[in-house]
Amino acid sequence: MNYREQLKDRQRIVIKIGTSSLTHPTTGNLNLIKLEKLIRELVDLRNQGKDIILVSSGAIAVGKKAAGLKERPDRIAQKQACAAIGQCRLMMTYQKLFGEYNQIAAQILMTKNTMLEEATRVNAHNTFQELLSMGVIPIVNENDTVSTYEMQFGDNDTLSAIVAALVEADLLILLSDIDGLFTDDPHKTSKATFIDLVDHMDERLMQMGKASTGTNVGTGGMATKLTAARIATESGADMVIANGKDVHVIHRIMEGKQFGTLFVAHRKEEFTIADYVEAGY
Ligand SMILES: Nc1ncnc2c1ncn2[C@@H]1O[C@H](COP(=O)(O)OP(=O)(O)O)[C@@H](O)[C@H]1O
Ligand SMILES: N[C@@H](CCC(=O)OP(=O)(O)O)C(=O)O
Repeated sequence: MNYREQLKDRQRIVIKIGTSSLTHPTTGNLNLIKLEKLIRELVDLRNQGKDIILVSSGAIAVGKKAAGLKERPDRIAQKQACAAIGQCRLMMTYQKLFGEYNQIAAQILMTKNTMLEEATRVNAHNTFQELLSMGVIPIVNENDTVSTYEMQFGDNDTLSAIVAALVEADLLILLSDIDGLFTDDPHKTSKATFIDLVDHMDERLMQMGKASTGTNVGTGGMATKLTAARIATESGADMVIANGKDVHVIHRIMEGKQFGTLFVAHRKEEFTIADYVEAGY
């Protein structure tokens, strides 16, 4: 069986969706049709008996819209205020859409501190376990409203890999605005070629995302996705970066089809979450 075929058997899956995939590029408003399709994909995986965790960005963008701000907020307090407004709006939308399929969802907001301190890390782990055993889909985001600059993950790519490690997931899917990893940023150079499979991560590969800063609504770019790939694969999870413009890509990946870039898991025996969080990536 090849690496792609093996994805069919993955049982505990973390799926991360970025702001650029959740919103209309022209207005910044939520793309409700896409969200509906996403929820259908996730509930269908639940119906197949898989454990699903959604890591969703979008709180700041949704809050910015609701508050009527014209520019993307740059002051920390302003971002935190937008996140406070946007997070509950976002959850309201998720609750409504999951409710249509009788699927219970739950909200988990975390900071770096949650992961660094053993007591809170164990608590978070136990809560995830309990929710998953109840058949619930946890929806995770950074607790932007309280996390200070020093204690921020800052991007949900890294956060989703840490969550995958915490819940011992066997697959992480990052939905982005691009088909996967290229040898260089394809928005900047036409010479960039697509990489379908990464079965070994080295320094040369990590450099491929270094020049990137991401889109004007997202925060991560490719660098944080490669950091996420290192964390996920070393914790024992495969990771796929795929284009979220058509969220049906999720079931295609799960059918073993050739979509996105697949990073193959190589579990490191000495992997401990706190070390990876502490290292600051
Ligand atoms: N080597 C690379 N391969 C693919 N994309 C890259 C690379 N380097 C930089 N990028 C940029 O990273 C962007 C994706 O990151 P980001 O804007 O954070 O998306 P999202 O918010 O959807 O996660 C791409 O649109 C691309 O311009
Ligand atoms: N926690 C922030 C998103 C941070 C983030 O990583 O955003 P993105 O690059 O769109 O995945 C929010 O909900 O707005």
